[in-house]
Amino acid sequence: MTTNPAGVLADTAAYAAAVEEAKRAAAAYYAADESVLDDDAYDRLVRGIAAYEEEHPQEVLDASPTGKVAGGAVSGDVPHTVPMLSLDNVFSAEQFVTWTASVERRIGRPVAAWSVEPKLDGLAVAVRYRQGRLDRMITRGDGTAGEDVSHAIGTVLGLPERLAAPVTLEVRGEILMTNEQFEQANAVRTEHGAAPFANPRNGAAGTLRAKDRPYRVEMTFFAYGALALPDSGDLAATLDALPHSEVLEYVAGLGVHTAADTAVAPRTVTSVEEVQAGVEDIAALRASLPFGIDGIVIKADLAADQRDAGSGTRAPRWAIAYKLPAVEKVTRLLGVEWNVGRTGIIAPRAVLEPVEIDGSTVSYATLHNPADITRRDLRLGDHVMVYKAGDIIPRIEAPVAHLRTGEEKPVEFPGVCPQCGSEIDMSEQRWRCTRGRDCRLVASISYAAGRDQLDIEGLGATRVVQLVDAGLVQDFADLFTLERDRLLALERMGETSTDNLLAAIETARTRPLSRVFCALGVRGTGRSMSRRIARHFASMDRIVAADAEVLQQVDGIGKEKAAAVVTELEELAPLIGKLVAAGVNMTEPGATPPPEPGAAQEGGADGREAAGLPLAGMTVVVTGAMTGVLAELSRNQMNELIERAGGKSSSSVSKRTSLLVAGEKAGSKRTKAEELGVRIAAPEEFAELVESCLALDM
Ligand SMILES: NC(=O)c1ccc[n+]([C@@H]2O[C@H](COP(=O)([O-])OP(=O)(O)OC[C@H]3O[C@@H](n4cnc5c(N)ncnc54)[C@H](O)[C@@H]3O)[C@@H](O)[C@H]2O)c1
Ligand SMILES: [Zn+2]
Repeated sequence: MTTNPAGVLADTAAYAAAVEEAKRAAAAYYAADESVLDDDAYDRLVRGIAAYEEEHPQEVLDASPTGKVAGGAVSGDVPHTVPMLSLDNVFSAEQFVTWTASVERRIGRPVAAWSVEPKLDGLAVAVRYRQGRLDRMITRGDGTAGEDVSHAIGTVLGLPERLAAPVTLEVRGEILMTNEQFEQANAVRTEHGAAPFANPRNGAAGTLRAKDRPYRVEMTFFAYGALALPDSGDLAATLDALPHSEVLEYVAGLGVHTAADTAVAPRTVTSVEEVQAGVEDIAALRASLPFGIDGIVIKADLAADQRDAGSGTRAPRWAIAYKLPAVEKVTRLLGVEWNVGRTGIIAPRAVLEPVEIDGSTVSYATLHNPADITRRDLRLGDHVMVYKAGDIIPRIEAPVAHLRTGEEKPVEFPGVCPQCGSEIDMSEQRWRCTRGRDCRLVASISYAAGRDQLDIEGLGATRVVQLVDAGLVQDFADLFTLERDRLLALERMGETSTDNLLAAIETARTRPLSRVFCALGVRGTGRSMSRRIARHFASMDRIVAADAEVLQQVDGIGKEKAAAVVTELEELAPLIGKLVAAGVNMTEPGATPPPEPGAAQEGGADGREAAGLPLAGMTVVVTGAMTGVLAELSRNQMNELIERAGGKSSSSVSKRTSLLVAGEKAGSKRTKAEELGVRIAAPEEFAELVESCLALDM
């Protein structure tokens, strides 16, 4: 597991600056403000400070966070009967072994048993029960006194109003938000126009402190200890003598929630090896837990061992936190994407410089809504704190403002729906395309009618909107059954434009399969992939009949993509059926279908068909403006032509390029081809070469 080396502080000034920075970070952290450092960085800073103080004991500043609970950043006015301490940390198996040795040296015997339990990532509270009734809840504060947060009592699961027995005692434990409570809290908060919480710990801290909110947010309590109060009576002696593990059982028996009912229930073991195995088990389960943990706590289980080990000012000597890697990291905000959901909600998504967090690479994070970007004052190029834990969608906490260089750029907000071009309804926090659910429909029909797909002239976005609004089309197959009278009844549709549109649709009915397939908009199958699929299978029937394994025979389709395409095609079956019924062409001219399974044949589909074609085995790049018979062809149509002639189309010149078709104003590609000695042909020369394949076009 990780080691986390301390930064070395060079001199008094560096030491003072580090103390100042730690103080600021701790104040922000405990006051539920947004963090300015991630936990790894904070821990490194404090260890650097501690190392310096050890070397220079006479220079220790009063403001130093070392030896203090909560780094000295918080306080309170309700005294604790017994100090509520923090925990010391280890970051590796070696450090842990060193620590156990020091405990055993101190008590003069081996530790009899260890408790291994999750380090719950929330806030410590002390909860006082009097005669079995929930009386008071207090935060840890500075360890000697905390804040009264009894106002939050009704919102915390796991703390019954009444215990199973009329006893007086103090239960100590962690209040946190489970992942579900966290998502729920943020949904409620954004509905009320409040900023979403940055992470569950932050959410729990803010919620515990807040009074008089117009909404209720739920949290969960996990007990990890209990002690007697002055009027506990006989219970005091019992609690004093019980091993930690049995105290937890006792508390659970009274009805208070513990981690016993989770996948990481506390366990009691006797050897250091077993502790290590427990640490690894809990670490492995971390990502799948429904709540956050930031480490594993290991405690000497027996009361006698704890007593003999004793406590320091900041932490007990009989317990240690084995820290896990932080789930917050600083990275950079590279861009913001605007995605339109099924219901027309336009949601911003942050594009990040990929960062490793807790074993997975994070490249995107949620940004909730546009107001949130403004509220957080996020700018492109900013360093941002990113939080990712378990199944929580990665999220941006805040820009790290002191890392700004002045080069950061404002985030641009879309003026119209990025999917269909309609107006955006900005009246709510969450923006929505005014077309709502029809947005996707408009976008998909416009795409299908586009130049590189069915190429239906006269069917631009506005006209598509008109057809959708009039209820004439539910998908693009409906285009092929449009009735002249219904079209004429539409606004701005005269006889000429109606007939032109119908003629263009008629032409579209005969487009090659590659175009029709592309029009389906299957994710990951753009123009060139659609052509490859169409040429490989030659007919829609065969494409649809192909399973994931067969699909992988197509160049560029891997396992994952094959499976995704199969699934999407299943969903598209009704649409394909409608297209077939409407008489739309479903074959690829010039392509031969692959052999039936079982019939052995040499080579792949490409080799099979290409043999004898003018560009067989060639990789061809096109650049510059085409002239002559090729003048009217789009780049996509040029590529289609190359592939029909048995070649491979490519967009960049390399050593493997066989031919560059260079038209007018050819630039850098031509220069590169010359350098590499790649054969260059003018459009007219190329047209002659592929003459036999030209006729089939369009
Ligand atoms: N990012 C920042 O700017 C910043 C600033 C200050 C502190 N911090 C983080 O906070 C840590 C220090 O915080 P801390 O002093 O609150 O202590 P801590 O979180 O390191 O450990 C002590 C706390 O662990 C909790 N805990 C959870 N499960 C427990 C269990 N099973 N048994 C006992 N205790 C359990 C208790 O609340 C206890 O008070 C630092 O290591 C750092 O990571 C970060
Ligand atoms: Zn839209």
